Amino acid sequence: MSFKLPSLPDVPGTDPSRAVLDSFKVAIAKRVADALPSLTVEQVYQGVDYGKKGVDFTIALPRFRLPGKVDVLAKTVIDQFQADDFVESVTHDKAFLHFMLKTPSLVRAVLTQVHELTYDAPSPEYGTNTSGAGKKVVIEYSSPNIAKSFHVGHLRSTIIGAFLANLYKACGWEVVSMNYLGDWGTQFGLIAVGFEKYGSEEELQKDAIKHLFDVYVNINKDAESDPGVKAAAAAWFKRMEDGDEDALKNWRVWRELSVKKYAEEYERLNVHFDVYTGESKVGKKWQDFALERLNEMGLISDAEGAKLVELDKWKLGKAVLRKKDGTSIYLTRDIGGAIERYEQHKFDKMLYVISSQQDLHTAQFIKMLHLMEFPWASSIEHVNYGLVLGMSTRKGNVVFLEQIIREAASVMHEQMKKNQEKYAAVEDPEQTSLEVGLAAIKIQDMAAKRINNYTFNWDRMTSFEGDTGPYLQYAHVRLTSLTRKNPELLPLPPPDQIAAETLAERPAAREIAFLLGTYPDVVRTALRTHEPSGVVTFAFRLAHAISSAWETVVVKGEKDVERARARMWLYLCARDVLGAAMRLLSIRPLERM
Ligand SMILES: NC(=[NH2+])NCCC[C@H](N)C(=O)O
Repeated sequence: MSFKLPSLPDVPGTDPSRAVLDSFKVAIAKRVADALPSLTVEQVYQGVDYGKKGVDFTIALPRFRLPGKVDVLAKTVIDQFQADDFVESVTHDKAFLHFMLKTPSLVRAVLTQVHELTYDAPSPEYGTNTSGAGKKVVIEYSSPNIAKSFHVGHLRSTIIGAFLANLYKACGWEVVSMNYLGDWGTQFGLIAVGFEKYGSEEELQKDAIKHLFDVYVNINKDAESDPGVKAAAAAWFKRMEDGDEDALKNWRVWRELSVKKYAEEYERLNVHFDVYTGESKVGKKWQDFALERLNEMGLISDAEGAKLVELDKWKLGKAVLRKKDGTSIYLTRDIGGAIERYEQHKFDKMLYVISSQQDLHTAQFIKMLHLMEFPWASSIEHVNYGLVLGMSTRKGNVVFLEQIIREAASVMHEQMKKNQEKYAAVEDPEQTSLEVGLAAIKIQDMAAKRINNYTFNWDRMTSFEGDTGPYLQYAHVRLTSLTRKNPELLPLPPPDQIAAETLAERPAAREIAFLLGTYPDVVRTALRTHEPSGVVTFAFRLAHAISSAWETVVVKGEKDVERARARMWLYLCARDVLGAAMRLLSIRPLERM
């Protein structure tokens, strides 16, 4: 960094070159360790937490379990305290030590780092880290069923999974993102039978996903009243499993057309997959192997020809692993699929982003992988999430991803039209309303802890007021417009020639700088918890801090050019970090709206 802070001890796990607040935290830890010599800097560092409102950092002394009274210890630290370039002051409240950082160095250090890691790096890097360097993660998400509806559960998996893929990349991991399609199973026998009766080549070419769904719905109805249909479907699927080319021909076309259609929709959602695989791709070999191994372990029983695995001992019940006619099922394919993924990718970690409705299913196959003593079984994690209630379009129930995307764009479009003046200034209302609408859906989905259920609410999520996606997009657009509105201040001089110390005059500016400094920690925490909500909360805190700064930290109308430029710099750094957080959440930040 072109701006140098005094040197400090090197604490493992810190990386001041990417997270400059680490330096400030180490400085605090050093102070405390100097005053309380029975503690090392490393030990204290672990206890330096972000403070509540109005406090930068806090240490809860009791966590160190030192002999003696905590308020005496606190007083020892305070008595020895001398302000320096990092730390301005310390106070105590019973057992808590509260620290304030030195504003001018805080502001300059953070903004310089944001700037350098945004513009002096090959691609913007502020907030990223290298903790995953050399490691590989397979992340499976979305995984809809071809010819069945794409329900909101799949949408959540898609949104959360895309976030996780971005997050792991940002933390230096090699990421293999994977879509495991439900493209196999008895229902494809059913559709094949149905296609002979209801299928149309033309409809199929037009919209494969929709047409196959219609065929499925129709033939399902028939099957309810006519047991012959079910039997025919089962027989057809058996032929598919046996690799009968005639039985597979149509299915191949359906799969290909569906994948193509999905890929287009994912593109609009700003979601990407390295691999489109699916249940159909899982080979027999490992499924047979699993059955054998579990049988040797005495865990398999026979139920009228079907094979059951007994997992009661682990409170995971019983489950069918193979049907009477020898065909495989969902659970067995997951076992085989996991083994194949390890064979192919030799991952260090594998995540399954699947609804909590499948907690049992997921726990069962992971347990079986453990029982089969695959050492990598402990590198598998189920990232689960709660239900979405009440999602429908104004025309009725949502069945397809396409409907969700279209509805988001159209609801948003109407919302934007309400402000005629602004609306008139939007260049491409179609595209803009789509992006804002998608931000609305994504933010609503990721705003709370994953495991919580939430109720889908078009009105609330598309509002420009409150903590919504549109509000974030608006905050970003407003920051972007600064450069258009103040061309006379540009280009800004290099960081070390910007009068950053003038920003210290304004608490609102300091608040923004501090928040920007916390972003690398926001990313680290998200990696640990697999929770997007922390990133969403950060984005809103930042957007709120910016919105309350506009009045006191003015750019246009500030006569002193040096001050105006410093403020512009602050806002542009804020724009870059807000944009980075939005991109991490798979949202495309808008420049105009
Ligand atoms: N490996 C897995 N089981 N992934 C989840 C697949 C989800 C499944 N296709 C469904 O829609 O219910």
